[in-house]
Amino acid sequence: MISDQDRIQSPADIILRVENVVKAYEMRHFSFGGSHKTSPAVDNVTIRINRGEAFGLVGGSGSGKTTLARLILKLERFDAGAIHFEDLNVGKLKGPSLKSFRRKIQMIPQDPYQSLNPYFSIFETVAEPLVIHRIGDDKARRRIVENAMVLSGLTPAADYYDRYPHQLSGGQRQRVAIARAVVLEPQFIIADEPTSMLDASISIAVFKLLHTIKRRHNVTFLFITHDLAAARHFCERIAVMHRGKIIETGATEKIIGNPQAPYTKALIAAQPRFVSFRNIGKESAKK
Ligand SMILES: Nc1ncnc2c1ncn2[C@@H]1O[C@H](COP(=O)(O)OP(=O)(O)OP(=O)(O)O)[C@@H](O)[C@H]1O
Repeated sequence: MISDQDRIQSPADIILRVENVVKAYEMRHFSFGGSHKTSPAVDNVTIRINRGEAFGLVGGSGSGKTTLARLILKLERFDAGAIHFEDLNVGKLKGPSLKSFRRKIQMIPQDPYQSLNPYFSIFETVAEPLVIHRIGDDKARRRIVENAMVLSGLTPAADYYDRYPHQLSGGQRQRVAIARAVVLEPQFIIADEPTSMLDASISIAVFKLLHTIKRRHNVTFLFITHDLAAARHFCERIAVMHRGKIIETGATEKIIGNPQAPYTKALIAAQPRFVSFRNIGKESAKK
């Protein structure tokens, strides 16, 4: 159930609006017993993401990318600004409306080694969101889990059900994390450096999978990366983030072909792998 104050008017083609959002962390000084706010991790950030697109958030370590993702997911509170997902005012969501928001937006985490509960079997891992959201009976859950696992390239799904994360490779674990993210059929997925812990050939397979999910299910992606080559291959538009601020936003090819900010120019100059991912999207589109 969504209350009136959670609703705003939004154009149908924009799924997410982040407006002038600020987040600074509190630093405690145990020796003095006091605290102070650090300079903002997210500093007056505004981005708009269109329905069905892959939008890249590109920046170096510590630029504020993960913090922004956590604010969008309402895992943390922001200090100022506003975030709207469709017609929902994310900052004001609570109770049932927060729960319903959490069905629509999912995250694929960075580290497939740490993100899965070692005590949950693969079936339990992928089924857990269905249990939390009380979707389906046992039989229906088996069917939904199987579909999510097949979509994520874990076939035959039944071969994986009773295994545990430590019995899988890094690439298989990341597929489990992806199956878990898609099992609720979200409209929006935040993928936070989903391939940074994987070797190149497995990364390419995971990118193909993300392409397939985007194309077949019209899922909108916020793709977080420090790797411009990966963003170039996957994202229609990108925002470059540096020290908490968005310093450049636009069509990916336009920014890479004609960067304006010195930081973007330096990021491009530092990329060794601009060629390797180039044709993946085209290849997977043919399949
Ligand atoms: N819980 C926290 N408490 C205090 N400071 C934090 C916290 N989380 C992040 N920060 C700080 O906020 C800044 C942005 O961090 P964030 O993790 O968002 O960057 P990032 O761009 O995702 O980096 P990386 O690519 O290395 O993951 C950093 O200076 C970081 O130290």
